[in-house]
Amino acid sequence: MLAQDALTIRDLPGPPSLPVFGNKLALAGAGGPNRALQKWNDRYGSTYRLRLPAPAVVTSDPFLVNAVLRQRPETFRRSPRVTSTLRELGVHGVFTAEDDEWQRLRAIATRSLNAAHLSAYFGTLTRCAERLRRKWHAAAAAGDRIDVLDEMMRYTLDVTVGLAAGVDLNAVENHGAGLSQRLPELFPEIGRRLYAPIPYWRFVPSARRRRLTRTMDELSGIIGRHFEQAKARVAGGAAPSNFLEALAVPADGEPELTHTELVGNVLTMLLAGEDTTSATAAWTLHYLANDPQMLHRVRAEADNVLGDRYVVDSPATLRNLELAGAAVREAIRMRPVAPYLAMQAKHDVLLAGRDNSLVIDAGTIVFTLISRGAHHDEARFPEPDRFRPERWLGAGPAADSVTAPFLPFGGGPRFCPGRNLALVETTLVTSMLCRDFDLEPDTGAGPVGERTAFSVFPTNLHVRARLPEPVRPHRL
Ligand code: HEM
Repeated sequence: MLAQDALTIRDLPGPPSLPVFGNKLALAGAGGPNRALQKWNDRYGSTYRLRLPAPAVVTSDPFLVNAVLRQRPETFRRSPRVTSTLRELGVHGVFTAEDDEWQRLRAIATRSLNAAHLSAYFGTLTRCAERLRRKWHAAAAAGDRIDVLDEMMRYTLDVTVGLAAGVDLNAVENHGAGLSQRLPELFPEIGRRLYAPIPYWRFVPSARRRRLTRTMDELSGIIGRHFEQAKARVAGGAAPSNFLEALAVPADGEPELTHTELVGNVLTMLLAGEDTTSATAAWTLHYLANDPQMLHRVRAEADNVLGDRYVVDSPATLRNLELAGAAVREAIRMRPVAPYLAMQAKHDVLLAGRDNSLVIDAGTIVFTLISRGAHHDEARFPEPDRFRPERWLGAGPAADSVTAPFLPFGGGPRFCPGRNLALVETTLVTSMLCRDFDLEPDTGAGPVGERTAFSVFPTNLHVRARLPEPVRPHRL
């Protein structure tokens, strides 16, 4: 298509906007940005414009989504709003970096999350999972209601802090006022700041802000101390067993990271790896609690694969938990926790869409809306609104394609480097909990909903865990 036939942002439909704020208030409003973007997608079509108040484009057109994600880092960067919010909080690492800095940090992140390192990380995974298992047994015995998201956050926090910084936080068992309590406050703060119409936190001192500063100072000290130990360990010839140790081995000719860079990169791993993975595990357990037959099948598979072990202890065993892995993939399809990504065009660009080409001016923000499109593609996922893990078994759904890319982990060169770790963590915990417990949804506090912070997570997700009958000795 010739450039003169291409649409510009002025040709696109979009919701009415207010003076000064544009669509900002509606985006931050009741249902949250994810709901708002989807609702407008259904009303205005796969590509529409917003005012924030600067003009922005939202697209679920698979060709445009692919083009934007793939043309990084040359043509698109992450939205400055996202990067400046994170940087202001001290969370500057591979997620927020661009150009040469990104290339360097990306290489370290990819290396530290590769298959060899994942095997070395298994000890941490198993230790954290076993603690969670013990805790759920106590809750089952007491008949307590379990807050699934809170439990999954504690589990993934322990895993991610263990892997990112080599620190055993034990948030699963530790409910005091320490770091394990305060660290999770960082993630919602990012969400609040991202969608706030004005930067109120710069003008209004608050107890929350003081707590956050204390948390960041404490983390900075811990990371510094552990980095010294990490350096000593790898200098002694040990293979890196966590992200800090991987950071302690600079690539040839690379200068060592400064303390600020170090803290920013560890926090990036925490942020990118914790919230997303806990929400995914929680959604998976939600669907299985509502589908007891499937839960029993996941249990039978675990019985078969694990024998008298409680928890998966190696990547090879994990690969045999096909149905548990399929349940996780299906939950990711139905509830992608990063349903849109915000990018900014670095220069004017013409992109070929499915129906039209689109001219994007330099500086324009483009939201790639991945929760519409492939995730609900009837041809590939018949009955898309039903939780059917079996569709992922064997050869699985038809292969990915440019017309319907399935992108829960993003795409192109900035594709999520933690994908495999996330799938390992969630499959391991899903299989372990379904093996030991019948899960009964508990909606006493209200129906299950969703909220958007840095990622989209479930609200009011509670269950009661019961020991299945007859109780077999290995479960006690
Ligand atoms: C189910 C869990 C997860 C989901 C759904 C998820 C999803 C995503 C998405 C959508 C992106 C943006 C990709 C893009 O811009 O194209 C991303 C980036 C990233 N993720 Fe994940 N992620 C998950 C878990 C993890 C874990 C466990 C880690 C590591 C501990 C991790 C580390 C990262 C990093 C470092 C980036 C930035 C990559 C870059 O900018 O080059 N993620 N993730």
